[in-house]
Amino acid sequence: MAGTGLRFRQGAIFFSGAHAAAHPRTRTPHHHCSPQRTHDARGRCRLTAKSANGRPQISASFRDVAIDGAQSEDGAPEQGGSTVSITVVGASGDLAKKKIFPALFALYYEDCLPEHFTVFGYARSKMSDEELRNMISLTLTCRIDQRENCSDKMEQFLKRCFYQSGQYNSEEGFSELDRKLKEKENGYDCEAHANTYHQAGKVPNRLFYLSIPPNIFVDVVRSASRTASSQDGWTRFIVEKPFGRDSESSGELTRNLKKYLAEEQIFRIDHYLGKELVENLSVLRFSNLVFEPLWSRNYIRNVQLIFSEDFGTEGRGGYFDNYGIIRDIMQNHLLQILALFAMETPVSLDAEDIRNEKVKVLRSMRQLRLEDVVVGQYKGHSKGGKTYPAYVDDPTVPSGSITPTFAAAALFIDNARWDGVPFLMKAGKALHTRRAEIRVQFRRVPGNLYGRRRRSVGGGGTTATRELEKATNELVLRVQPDEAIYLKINSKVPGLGMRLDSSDLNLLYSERYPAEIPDAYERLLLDAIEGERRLFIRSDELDAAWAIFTPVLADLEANKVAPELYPYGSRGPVGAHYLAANHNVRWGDIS
Ligand SMILES: NC(=O)C1=CN([C@@H]2O[C@H](COP(=O)(O)OP(=O)(O)OC[C@H]3O[C@@H](n4cnc5c(N)ncnc54)[C@H](OP(=O)(O)O)[C@@H]3O)[C@@H](O)[C@H]2O)C=CC1
Ligand SMILES: O=C1O[C@H](COP(=O)(O)O)[C@@H](O)[C@H](O)[C@H]1O
Repeated sequence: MAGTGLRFRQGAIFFSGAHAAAHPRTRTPHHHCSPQRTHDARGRCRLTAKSANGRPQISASFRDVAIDGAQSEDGAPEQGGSTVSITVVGASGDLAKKKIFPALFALYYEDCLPEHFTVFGYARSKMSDEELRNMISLTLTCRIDQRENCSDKMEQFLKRCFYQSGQYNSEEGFSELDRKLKEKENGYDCEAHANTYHQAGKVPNRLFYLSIPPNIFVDVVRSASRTASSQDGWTRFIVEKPFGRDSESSGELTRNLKKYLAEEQIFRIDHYLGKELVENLSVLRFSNLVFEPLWSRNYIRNVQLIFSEDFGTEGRGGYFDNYGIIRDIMQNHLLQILALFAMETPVSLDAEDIRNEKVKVLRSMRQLRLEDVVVGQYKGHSKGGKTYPAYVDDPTVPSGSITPTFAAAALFIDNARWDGVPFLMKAGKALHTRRAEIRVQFRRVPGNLYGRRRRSVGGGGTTATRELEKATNELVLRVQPDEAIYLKINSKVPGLGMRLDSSDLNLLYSERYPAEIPDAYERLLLDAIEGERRLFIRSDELDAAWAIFTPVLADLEANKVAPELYPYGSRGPVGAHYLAANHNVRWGDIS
């Protein structure tokens, strides 16, 4: 296949833990050309080896699983009658190439897609099927630990990819897509067996991924739902952010989408919810007795949600300038993490139970005030003979733009658990590092036994203990890069003296789980295919999220608040430190 380059990436395949094993799922029946695919207790796919009697055995790759002892289902290949077509609308775009097609291939490679699946690209650009395949092939990668048959798998996958060009508001375009989808749904060339399956009678299911600018979401939904919906199966739409610019526009978007779709058909994606560490947040809280009793204002002094990127808007300035960092990162990614962090224990792990708890937290939050926000924008900078551009140097950004590329904010949850605890957020582009993390700073130890001035054997002890007086325990969940959960504790330095040291109890994923961590888009695409809504945003959650940020966004714009400039590659504006200090907090990523 032209352009099919083999590339490998670091990492591992799906694994399942107690949380996953316990999670009840509604599943779409799957078929597969190969009879060697089963599902774990959560419905996740995995490869199995066949035993002598032809029944699948648990695969070696699954050995880490199931601390609760959950075993696989019987494993006989599932029978059922459905096909799934996944149409990526905006297939020529950045996100489609960078994330969506590679995630679909990874799912295919892992045997996670239903047997009878087809992938379509739809966009205005003129392209043949072959050209789409060539384009996609440039960004497909294989897992580093599973390179066998990778190029074969790529070829098989690409043969299942097709393209339809059309306008986004054109019913003709989507009717033509519908015609081609039916063709594939009614007769399927199963590459694995070089065989033709006739699928008449199979239920056709359709998933549309709207990977397009938000101003055309409704056009696409109108045209596609009218002319390319499945007649007998389900039709679902994954909608990319941004979901509006404020409460009003978000409400309008939801109302318009709901003219054509039921809420159950709308999958509002926030890819941070698909990240491994964010998934693990609830497991950490609700399946470890040691944490949950501490999870309140009684023990937690503040919580910090930090996002930074070491690159600027580079090519996305046109989109970004209309939104800014608060809408791009805080109102969705960081707020979603906050909601999962702070919610009460859900009744069950069902999507509605979890989302109900998230909504309650969001609705308990205070509206953000202007005095609790600091905004910044990166400026040009030269270092080591290299010049880094200012945000306003981006040709797609209007000159004189005051759109923030950095923001810090102090948020509060007015409920019994979190009363008075500052939740600090910080997000910025063109900073010194790429990182996303949650930092939980605990209260100081009462009584201060080791902080008292005392004679120490071996010397030096007094100074060290005074330093530690300031330190508190800190729990850090590093979402990316180098996923890790670590707890900063005070411990005694070995020796005859009594010197204390702050050190880490560290769960570094790359050491504990050497296999590659799936990309967030893989998890979310699979969930959408399976009808699992837990990691997608419900409309009342969205309303509650916008209610927190809309007033301050309006104030920033009405008052034309000038952002504090910070050099590209720096740690951001100093204003962020003053904001934290106002709330008696020190940023954990700085100290
Ligand atoms: N890129 C990213 O990293 C991320 C993107 N997103 C969101 O995903 C969606 C897609 O993002 P991305 O791929 O970057 O977007 P692009 O700007 O690359 O647009 C996707 C496709 O939409 C079509 N298009 C672009 N502009 C217009 C326009 N003004 N009118 C009509 N069609 C247009 C183009 O296809 P053609 O001309 O062929 O029709 C283009 O290839 C957006 O909603 C974005 O906010 C979310 C998270 C991250
Ligand atoms: O949604 C977005 O996320 C990306 C960052 O995603 P990550 O998974 O690479 O951390 C950000 O660059 C982009 O501006 C924003 O729209």
